Amino acid sequence: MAKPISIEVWNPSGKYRVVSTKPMPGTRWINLLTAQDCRVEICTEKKTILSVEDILALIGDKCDGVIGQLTEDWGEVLFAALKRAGGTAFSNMAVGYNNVDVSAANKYGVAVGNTPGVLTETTAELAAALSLAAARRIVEADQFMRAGLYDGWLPHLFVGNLLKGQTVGVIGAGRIGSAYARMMVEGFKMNLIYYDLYQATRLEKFVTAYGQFLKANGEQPVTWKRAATMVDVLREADLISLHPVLDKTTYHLINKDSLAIMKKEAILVNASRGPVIDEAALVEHLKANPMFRVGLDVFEDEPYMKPGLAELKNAVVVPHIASASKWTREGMATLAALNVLGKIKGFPIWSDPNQVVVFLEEKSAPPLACPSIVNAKHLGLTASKL
Ligand SMILES: NC(=O)c1ccc[n+]([C@@H]2O[C@H](COP(=O)([O-])OP(=O)(O)OC[C@H]3O[C@@H](n4cnc5c(N)ncnc54)[C@H](O)[C@@H]3O)[C@@H](O)[C@H]2O)c1
Ligand SMILES: O=C(O)[C@H](O)CO
Repeated sequence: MAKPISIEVWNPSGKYRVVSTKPMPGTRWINLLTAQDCRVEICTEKKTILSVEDILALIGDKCDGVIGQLTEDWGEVLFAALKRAGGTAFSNMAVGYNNVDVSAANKYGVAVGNTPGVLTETTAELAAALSLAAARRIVEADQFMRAGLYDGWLPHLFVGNLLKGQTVGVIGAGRIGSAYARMMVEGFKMNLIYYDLYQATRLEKFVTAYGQFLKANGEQPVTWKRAATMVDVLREADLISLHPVLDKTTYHLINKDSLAIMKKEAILVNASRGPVIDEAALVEHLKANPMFRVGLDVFEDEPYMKPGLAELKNAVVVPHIASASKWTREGMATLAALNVLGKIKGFPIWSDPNQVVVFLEEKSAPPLACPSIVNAKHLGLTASKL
């Protein structure tokens, strides 16, 4: 039996019991739930990652829905418990849901929500920040200054890579990958090569149009190429950013062999999921190739880094903060809450999970719909005509 867990309660007399496994940014999400007769219970336990036992204790005997986090293991045990407690709704406060066993949720008839769109630009911006930090050795240079080692300008001091005119490679050109590609092409006039299972038509049109604009202004036009295989991206790109979902097709996509194909002075950025890279192989590659640099937001065994990574000067590492802007994090909380609320209330599923901004307008009531339920089809939930 797990020990009692500390919780904060809002609207104690609410009819529907909704649990959030963590305090989330902003208050709009709480207000939206309490206004619709929900009793909201927020776990305030001072423990970063809750165990399955902790969450079982939170679900208890009666629970209509849960808002959870990407650090939690949502599988058979929790979905069975939620069903026993009368629950029908779960939402990750994240777009990625590789921590969720969707087949188990299907088995117990639980809707699984996620939070797409609201974090696209914020995450792409962090990937761009890591790209620049790695290319221009910002962290190394900052540490050098703070250590009092700067004793005057030198021709060789912290020489890095120029991005303009080089090739940016994007693996996984979905929402975030495409937004990142646009930033690097437009901002730094890089040429694009991408690999995805699907064609990124809008991205291609954007780069074509921008290339024409540059040409019309007497500048070197940017170009794009859709690679037939990931190997083409690894071989050709000077900077590669990873943005695919994590599943069995992308686990250790970047490994000893793929690293060996990349240019010796290439830059690799990962703001997708840690296990997309074989991190132990990456550490070896970084040690053997000091001019190869990485920018990492995510790690294979979070919160840990593989031995040796922390000591390497050619690695920039940050703690899974890619979606951490105020607007985005408050929006993620709102979307997660509305997914759970919508399922409890029997609202339809929003017709386009890529167009969710209408749910985030502070001044107007959100549509009466679930913004994004990944197993809607399987559960036979109807789509909104709104
Ligand atoms: N670091 C962070 O804080 C952070 C923030 C947001 C999202 N993410 C991660 O980024 C991922 C992408 O988010 P998104 O909103 O862009 O999702 P998305 O679904 O729009 O894009 C994912 C893309 O990956 C492609 N893909 C799938 N399998 C592939 C494969 N084997 N090879 C190449 N491409 C493949 C898909 O076709 C799709 O275009 C999320 O699933 C999440 O894991 C991380
Ligand atoms: O998948 C996600 O949404 C991120 O990892 C956290 O924002």
